[in-house]
Amino acid sequence: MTDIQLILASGSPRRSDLLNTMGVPFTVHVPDIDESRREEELAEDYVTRMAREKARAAYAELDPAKYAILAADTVVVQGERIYAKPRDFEHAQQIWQSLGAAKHQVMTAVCLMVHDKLSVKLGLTDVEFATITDAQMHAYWKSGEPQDKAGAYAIQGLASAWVKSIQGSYSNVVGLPLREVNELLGTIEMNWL
Ligand SMILES: Cc1cn([C@H]2C[C@H](O)[C@@H](COP(=O)(O)OP(=O)(O)OP(=O)(O)O)O2)c(=O)[nH]c1=O
Repeated sequence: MTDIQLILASGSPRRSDLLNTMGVPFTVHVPDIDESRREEELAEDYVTRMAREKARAAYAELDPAKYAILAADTVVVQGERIYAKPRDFEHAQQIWQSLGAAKHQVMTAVCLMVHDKLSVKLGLTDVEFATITDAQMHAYWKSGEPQDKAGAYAIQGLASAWVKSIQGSYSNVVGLPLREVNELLGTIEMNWL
């Protein structure tokens, strides 16, 4: 598989940064897909479907013989509730009210597509937050950080101050589970370790 080039099918700068740490060369191609969740769709099914659709959309726009395509999708899960990016401040406030002083799970599906074949892996991380006050919610929204993040927070940013505990992969929370990515890249001999 030496002639094949890696494409990251993602507009997320966090995913680019994380993939860079793997030491594998890649270029970015951002696919355009409908990210709406189907009624009753379970979190695992939803993130997996999104990661697959992002990979397929990039595949359809590129020369598939030349590229391996990596795509991912992240949501925050708390019981039956699934949080993607917040629509507005009120929505973010609802999310923070339920995440504050409680535990949730961050789920990222990562998909590698090579020559028509799709492989998917799922990363799961348990996170516990401290209490989030009203004043903190207003200040956090104003910072501009939560707007484009699943669950309306960034663990790599200001929201790190809310983290009481984290169990599992940190990179998975930021948007790309690197152990799983390394395993997928290993199947095409593109892994470093
Ligand atoms: C929970 C959490 C999410 N995020 C980010 C990762 C993702 O960029 C984003 C979740 O939205 P996604 O829809 O998974 O990704 P995206 O729209 O940003 O990028 P693309 O679909 O083009 O790949 O939230 C953080 O940066 N830090 C965090 O702590």
